[in-house]
Amino acid sequence: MLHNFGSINLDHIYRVPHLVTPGETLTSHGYRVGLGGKGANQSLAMARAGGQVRHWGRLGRQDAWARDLLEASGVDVDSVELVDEPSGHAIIQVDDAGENAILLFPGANHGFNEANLEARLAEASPGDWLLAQNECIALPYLFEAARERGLHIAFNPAPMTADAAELPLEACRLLFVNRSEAEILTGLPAGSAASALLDALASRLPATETVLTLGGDGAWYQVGETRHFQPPMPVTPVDTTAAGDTFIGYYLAALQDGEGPEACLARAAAAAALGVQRSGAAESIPEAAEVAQWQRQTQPQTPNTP
Ligand SMILES: OC[C@H]1O[C@H](O)[C@H](O)[C@@H]1O
Repeated sequence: MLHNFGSINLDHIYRVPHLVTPGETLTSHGYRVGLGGKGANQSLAMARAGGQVRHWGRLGRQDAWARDLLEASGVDVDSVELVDEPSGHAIIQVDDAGENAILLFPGANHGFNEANLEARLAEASPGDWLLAQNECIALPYLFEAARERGLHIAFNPAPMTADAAELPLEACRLLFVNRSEAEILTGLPAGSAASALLDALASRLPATETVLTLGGDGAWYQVGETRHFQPPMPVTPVDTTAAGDTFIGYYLAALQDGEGPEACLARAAAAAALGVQRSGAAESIPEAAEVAQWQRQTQPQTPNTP
């Protein structure tokens, strides 16, 4: 069982001709509300991939439909608390090129404290995996408590903040970062080569398995001196929202299946490539059978070196 300490958001998604600029008033040409939150998306992706995942989350009582949706997808929601606070939500603009900009209101996601985390931690056994992102609070406490209990920590420092960069990341067994997160963690300038980012990450976190996702430039796995490259899949994105979450959920489910890093990367990349061809966050996450079929149909490009 993997325990995912993660946000649950209601995503308000606006289709726009371009991302709104400061001082501009822009009319959207599409709007809908769906389930989102990096935590919920990652749990849902893991469950759709066939993984065993228990979500630790907090949600406004009036939005129980979001918990029901997670449960219907196979997520264990016994530790999703319905509370008398507003749910977290996100205002998401998606432009005609599939790029997005996201504004978050944390709401109930920021209601965690040491007492309710202790109750959740009591459900975990030594050797279990604990996944976290950076949309909930109390992460320093969680890292310390998880380490003391012998849990394996997987962390996705998204959205990246100065506080997340200061966490004791060496406590992580597995770290998922995208380009901008890696640049902040390493202090390297924007646009740095993948090889430079990987070198700097290895030097800061020599024992941590690190997965660096680069969107259209593929993804890398590394631990110590070992590296594997996953080539990009040639797709035209409609909406990249939750692509990273889909990747992480599928990667962890493959890991839970006993797969090695190359197979985990391949499955995760195929799922994310399918997801970006659909609109929405949770609703864009594909089912395992679709991913398996896509993997069979798709020939990856030739691997190269960073
Ligand atoms: O990663 C995508 C997610 O980021 C924000 O948390 C939104 O809720 C959205 O679902």
